[in-house]
Amino acid sequence: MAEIPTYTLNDSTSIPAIGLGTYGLRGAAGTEAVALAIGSGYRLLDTALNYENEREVGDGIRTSGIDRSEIVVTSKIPGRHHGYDETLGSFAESSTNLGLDVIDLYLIHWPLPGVDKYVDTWKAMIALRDEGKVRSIGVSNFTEEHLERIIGETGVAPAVNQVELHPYFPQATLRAFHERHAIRTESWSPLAKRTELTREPLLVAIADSHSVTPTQAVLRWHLQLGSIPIPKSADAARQRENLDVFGFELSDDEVATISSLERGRLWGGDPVTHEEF
Ligand SMILES: NC(=O)C1=CN([C@@H]2O[C@H](COP(=O)(O)OP(=O)(O)OC[C@H]3O[C@@H](n4cnc5c(N)ncnc54)[C@H](OP(=O)(O)O)[C@@H]3O)[C@@H](O)[C@H]2O)C=CC1
Ligand SMILES: O=C(O)C(=O)[C@@H](O)[C@H](O)C(=O)CO
Repeated sequence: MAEIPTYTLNDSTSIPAIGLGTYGLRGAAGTEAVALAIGSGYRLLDTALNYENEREVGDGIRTSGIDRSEIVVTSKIPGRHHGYDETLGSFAESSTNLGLDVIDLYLIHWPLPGVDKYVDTWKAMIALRDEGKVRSIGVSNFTEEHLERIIGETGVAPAVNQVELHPYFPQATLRAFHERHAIRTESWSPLAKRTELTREPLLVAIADSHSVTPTQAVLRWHLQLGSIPIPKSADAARQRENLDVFGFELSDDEVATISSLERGRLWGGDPVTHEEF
């Protein structure tokens, strides 16, 4: 099993370069899928209170036979829990669901600027980190404006911003902002939810030239951008395929060619207007 490289975040903690998305992994099959992924080498898991599968993720860790300390568990606070006290309560709920005292990476799921409580939410996240209940704090779906505001009002930059990112939406400007502020980018829906992306002829040609699958070429593209992809798969063979991306390298031209598939945000989840409660 290949060793997964890690990044050091801006708070000095370590995070694997690729992880498992778990949206939709529920029930006994969900627990089994999480345990199988850990058995195949995944050490970064992504869930959220709103996925209603934190219990399955915790159970998957416990049945995997791998020490909990080796796994970076991510969860996220939903919009209905924005606000200082609500955030502390939401953490307690997620911690109970997961059966874990400490959450390794805790994110604000969406900024909900219309509600305008994300700064207070961020302050509570800082308190949770300072109390040792959370190892790293970050955000998801934040724009430059939202990031500038929380950094300006608290002096604390998120360790991670998890955003929609795939070859149809490479987010070059936001990634450059992240780099300037030592924020690690994470890619959600890194395979563009397996739409027509992996049938794109130019991607298929690049994959063929490396004797890998189009999915593997896409995941390698994320790695070479320095963004952490969290592909979801319920299937053990596909989970392994998605992790087997460290034995080849794309040229700069190939990275640029894949990025040229850009067409914009795909599912209408504009952080400025999207309300997720
Ligand atoms: N912060 C946020 O707002 C958001 C976060 N997320 C996170 O990102 C994760 C990943 O995004 P998601 O939307 O699930 O989409 P992905 O881009 O990860 O695509 C998942 C789809 O691809 C299929 N798939 C995975 N690997 C392969 C493969 N090797 N070959 C063929 N098909 C494959 C899966 O099917 P199968 O399971 O059958 O293999 C599934 O249908 C989520 O699970 C969630 O954790 C997602 C959306 C928003
Ligand atoms: O994080 C996810 O997987 C999502 O789908 C989010 O967009 C969020 O849970 C949501 O808005 C659901 O409608």
